[in-house]
Amino acid sequence: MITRANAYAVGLMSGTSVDGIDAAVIKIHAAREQELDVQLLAFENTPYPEQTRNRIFELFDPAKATMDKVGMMNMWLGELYANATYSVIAKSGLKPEQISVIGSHGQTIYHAPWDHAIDGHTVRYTVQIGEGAVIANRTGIPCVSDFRAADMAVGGQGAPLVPFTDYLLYRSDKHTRLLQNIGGIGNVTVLPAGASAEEVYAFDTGPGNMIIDALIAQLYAPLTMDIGGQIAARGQVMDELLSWMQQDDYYAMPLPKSTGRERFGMQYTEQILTMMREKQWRAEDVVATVTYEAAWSIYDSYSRYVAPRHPAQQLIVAGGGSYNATLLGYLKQLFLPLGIDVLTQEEIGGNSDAKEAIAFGLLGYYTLQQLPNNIPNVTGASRPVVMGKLSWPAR
Ligand SMILES: Nc1ncnc2c1ncn2[C@@H]1O[C@H](COP(=O)(O)OP(=O)(O)OP(=O)(O)O)[C@@H](O)[C@H]1O
Ligand SMILES: CC(=O)N[C@H]1[C@@H]2OC[C@@H](O2)[C@@H](O)[C@@H]1O[C@H](C)C(=O)O
Repeated sequence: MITRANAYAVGLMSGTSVDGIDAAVIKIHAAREQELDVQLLAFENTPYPEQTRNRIFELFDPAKATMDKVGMMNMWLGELYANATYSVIAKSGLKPEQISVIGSHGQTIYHAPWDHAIDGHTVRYTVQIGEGAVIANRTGIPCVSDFRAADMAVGGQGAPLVPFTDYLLYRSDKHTRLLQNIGGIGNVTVLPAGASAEEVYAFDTGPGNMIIDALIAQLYAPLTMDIGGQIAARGQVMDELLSWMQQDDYYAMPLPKSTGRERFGMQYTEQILTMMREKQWRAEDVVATVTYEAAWSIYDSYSRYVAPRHPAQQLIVAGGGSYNATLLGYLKQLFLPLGIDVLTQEEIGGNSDAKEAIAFGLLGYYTLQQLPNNIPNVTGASRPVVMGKLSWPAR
């Protein structure tokens, strides 16, 4: 735990939606032990250039992700992340030399947290790119990157990592809170009332916007997302498609668990599109059903893994999915009868877009201080570790 601090950090997040770079400048203030105050000074989202976005999508297919392409993109993303850092620091009114550290998540191109057999042994792996050495040398600021590998090295899933900062920033003595992120993938942090860090648990709930976005790109190009959930609002949820989706074996998998594009990516969406063509379903009904599924997977996760142990009072939603009014409506429909308030980050004075970038700024600061920043109970790691690799700028 940080005992005394007054520092600035930059957090960079590029999520599974591949919509670009979220950059935050934060002020970290720790007056006393256990009392951490983090203030957001500036936030900026820089969309990836279209060509870059398309190239990243190519890398999700291991057959196309050749060494040269991955190597080149690793360095190029480093350049883009450094530009985003400069820009957000300028917006904050600070100077780069005032920033202690950059915490950069990078872009996940492959996440395989299950055991893979190799030469009589097993390994797990995850690949995040966006070279920290480039970021550090362009900006002159130490940069922590590649956070997930250390947790995997001690047997963890390497995800989710944000629960560590959720615990620091959102725990309550009175309420049991569910901190739900709806990005490409959905993930929840459960903060039981008055819990210690060891009692926090978290996991990926299933697909968030990933399938919605993929369907919209196929059916409503040039749109890339269902803005405000307007298309879903015009459709009807279809039982046949819904029950097909609900049968995916991810939902019943035991904790800890995490997932990604390897399960809910393009191949999955292609299966839905094939059924749609064969059965002549209406596009808006398919979008409505997939949107409902995102809400249902959150509700199902809560009912299966959380409610029996920790009945909650609040579901606080963040991530781009919180701007989808139809999705939020479905969540309210499912959670309000359980006596659980559904709130957005904005409604509690936060920022849905900035939350993960803030988290990686803070995680980076812990790494710089050589303080452990994973939660073994969340990731399944055998012990706490200091995550991330630190790149130093030339003096
Ligand atoms: N105004 C909006 N209306 C509807 N959906 C939106 C809106 N804004 C963002 N989204 C959705 O949110 C997605 C981006 O969310 P976010 O940036 O939280 O995801 P991410 O960080 O890339 O993913 P992850 O958290 O899984 O790594 C977009 O791809 C889109 O589907
Ligand atoms: C491997 C990877 O990039 N996982 C992401 C993804 O997006 C949401 C969910 O799946 C979560 O597990 C994680 O990100 C957040 C930032 C986390 O680690 O907490």
